[in-house]
Parts: sequence; structure tokens; C-alpha cells
Amino acid sequence: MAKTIVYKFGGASIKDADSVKNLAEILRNRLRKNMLIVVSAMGKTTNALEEILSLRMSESDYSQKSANLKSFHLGICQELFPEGHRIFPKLENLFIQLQNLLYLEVNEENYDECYDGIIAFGELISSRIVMEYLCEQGMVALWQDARELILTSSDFRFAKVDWAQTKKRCNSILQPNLDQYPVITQGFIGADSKGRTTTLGREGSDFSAAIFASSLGASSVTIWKDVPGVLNCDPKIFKDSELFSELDYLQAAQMTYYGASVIHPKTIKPLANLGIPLFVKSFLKPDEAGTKIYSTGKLNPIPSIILKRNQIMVSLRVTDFAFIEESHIHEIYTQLDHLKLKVNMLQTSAIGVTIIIDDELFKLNKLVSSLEKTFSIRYNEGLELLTILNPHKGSFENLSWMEILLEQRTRNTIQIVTRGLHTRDQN
Ligand SMILES: Nc1ncnc2c1ncn2[C@@H]1O[C@H](COP(=O)(O)OP(=O)(O)O)[C@@H](O)[C@H]1O
Ligand SMILES: N[C@@H](CC(=O)OP(=O)(O)O)C(=O)O
Repeated sequence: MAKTIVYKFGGASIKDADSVKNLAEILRNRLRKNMLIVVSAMGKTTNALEEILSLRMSESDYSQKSANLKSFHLGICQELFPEGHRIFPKLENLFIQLQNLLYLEVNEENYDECYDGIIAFGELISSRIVMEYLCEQGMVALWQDARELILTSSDFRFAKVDWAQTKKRCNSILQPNLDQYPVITQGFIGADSKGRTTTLGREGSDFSAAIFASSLGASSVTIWKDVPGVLNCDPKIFKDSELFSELDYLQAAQMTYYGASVIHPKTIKPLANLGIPLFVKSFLKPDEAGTKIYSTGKLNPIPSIILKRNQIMVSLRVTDFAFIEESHIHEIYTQLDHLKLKVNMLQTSAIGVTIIIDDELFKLNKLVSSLEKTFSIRYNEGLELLTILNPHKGSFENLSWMEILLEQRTRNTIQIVTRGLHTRDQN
């Protein structure tokens, strides 16, 4: 029996009707049984749903945004399907369900749970449209609700996967279908043991593809992107980017850890554990090789440059003239863990600790109020964290043209906290 292969198509690959047609062309000669296709929401739908929810939360009028989102999807369907096609009542029904959720009470307490229920509609809608379009094109594929497969904790918005149960479900529910047909499902979403919708963290569809691949013992995962593969920097920010034709799992994981957003940071580990290769390919040039990530056992010597935006630098000083001790660090990390905030950079001095964190809704205020008894706290928002991995010896020495707020150098890594960098060219 052929092993399953997993394809993942992100928002950019299904951002409009032409993109969906392009996806179908990619699949025309590749589609086969034992293929799982994981799709994200179309274009910027997840952001649009976030905006709608935030308007709803502040009791502002969200009807225009909601109507725009519906007509965006309707417009795509009008280009893809003949009048009277069954996708139209399905779409109508999904938008009614979404509207019903938006009528429910939402407050700071239940925000995360409401968020997951609402935000999942991006993927629920897109996967229906893609499935119906493939069928319309004569390519039969089954539709599967990922919430029946991926069992998670109830940590809404950042749900943790129950790997054992997920594997069991994938083998009992998904595998028999895959043995007959290709299957389309959603990235990013799962459900807790009570059946409530959860999400795996923004941009989590790459991770979903890895979860399915690991659970099914797949032979490969391919994530289709708008870039030729993994480059040594983001071509939307820096010029003269270079393509990695292959990368070791470890090097790829490091790049994602520091913020190379082409692959979700949680994607590599489950694949590396089972030695499942990850291909990153261009949906614009699908016949090109792209990047193969596997156990190469060697470091690719090209330096990588990674820019993480929307960073906050939080400086915490002990208030009672004591020095920084392990207990202070412990207290800070306990609160960060509680808020599910990752530290992107840390620097300690005699009387203070400086941390760099992502700017996430409500979290800065919560962090400050939980730590202000022990520390005097100052923070700067709107910063950028620049990381250079494997810099060549002697390079990146003179960075005096940048406003440097914090800097750390090791033999393999340079990290700089700065601001306004995206307005300049790379040094
Ligand atoms: N090192 C890198 N190599 C390639 N692309 C990168 C890199 N770092 C960031 N990117 C960005 O990642 C984008 C693709 O990822 P993403 O937008 O998350 O895809 P999707 O949401 O469609 O799955 C590219 O358009 C590019 O701007
Ligand atoms: N739609 C979700 C999940 C995702 O992974 O999307 P994409 O594959 O387009 O990054 C998000 O935007 O966060």
C-alpha cells in the first residue's frame, strides 16, 4: 500500500479564483489516493475574522466587515462555479453559522474560546470551496473535518495536541478514506475532548500538515508557497535572497525559531522525529525543485537573516536594590509561561532583566500587572528583532547605521533589537 503524502496550501495559494484554478492545475497530474490536502483560509480571511471579532468585542458595528468577507468568498465562487451550484447554499449556511456565533456574548474571559469558534470558519469555508472546485474539475476528493481528527487541550488559541489520540483517530477515521480517495481537510483547527473548536496558533496550518504526516506515517510533506523555497532571508524585506536547495532539519528549525515565517516553528520537530522529508515549493513554479528539508547532517554555510516585527522590549529592574537572582528569573518565566508568551531574547544585568517578546493582544498589560510588585517595569513597543544565523567571520561588524537598542553576539548568531529597519536596504 502506498504511503500517504501530505500537501499543504496556505492562504496565499488560494487568495482568489485564479489561485484556486492554479491549485487545481497543480493537482491535476499529482492527485492520487493516499494524498491528504490541508488548506488554510483564503488570502487574509483569518485577519478579517479577527477584525470582525474585535469589533464585536468592543460592541462596534461589524456588519460591513462581515458583509465584505461574505462577498469576497461569494465573488470567488461566482468565478469558479456555474449558477445554482451546490456550493452557494453551503456557503450561505456556513455564514449563517458564523453569524450565530457572533451573536453570542463575548468578553475578556471567554474571548479565546469565542475566537477559536469564529476564526475556524476561514478554513471550514475554504476547504469546502476547494473540494467542490476539484470535483467540478473532475477530480474526486473527500472532505474531512479536521476537528474530528486533531484532539487538543482546551488551551484555546494555542491548543496543545494530544498526539496519541490524534494518531488513533487519523488511523481509524482518515486512513480508510485515504485508501480510497484523496482527502481535503483544514489546517490550523482541532477540537478539545468536549468537541469545542480549538486553534493551534496563528499560521498553524503548516504544523497541522506535520501533525497529520506524523500520525499517518506519511512519506513526505510539501508546503506550497509564493516563494521558490526556503531562502536565506525574506525576499519581501531584503534583496538578493538565495535559495537553499536543501537544509538539515536542525538548521530549518533554528531559522523558524528565530522567526523565518515561511514555515511555522512547530512544523519541523514531528517530521524530524520520524525522518519525514519536508519540501517547500512554489505554487507559481510547481515543477521547480524548491527546498528539501531532511537529515542532511551538514550545515549550509549561507548566512540567514531573519527579521521579526512587532516586538516589545520589557525592562524589569528589582526595586529594593537587590541583585538579580534565580528566583527573579523564575518569577518572570512563571508569568510568561502562564501567559503563553515566548521570550525571543533575554539579557540580564546586576539589577535588571530585559526580555523581548511578541506584541500579543492584552498580554503586555497582564504581564506588567503580574510583575509590578517585584519589579519596576519599562517597555518599548513597535520594535524589530534582527537575527543573523551563521554570519561569515568579520561580516556584519559595522552596524552603526542602525539604531541598536540591544545586541547579543555568539559565534553562530547575532541578534539586534532595532526599529525602523524595514524602511532601509540590507547592509
Ligand atoms: N527565509 C525565508 N524564505 C522564504 N520566504 C520567507 C522567508 N522568511 C519569510 N518568508 C516569507 O514567507 C512567505 C510565505 O509564507 P506564508 O505567507 O506564511 O505562506 P502561506 O500563509 O501561504 O502558507 C513568503 O511570501 C515570504 O515573504
Ligand atoms: N489561516 C490561519 C492558519 C494558517 O496557517 O494560515 P497560512 O497557511 O495562510 O499562514 C492563519 O492565517 O493564521
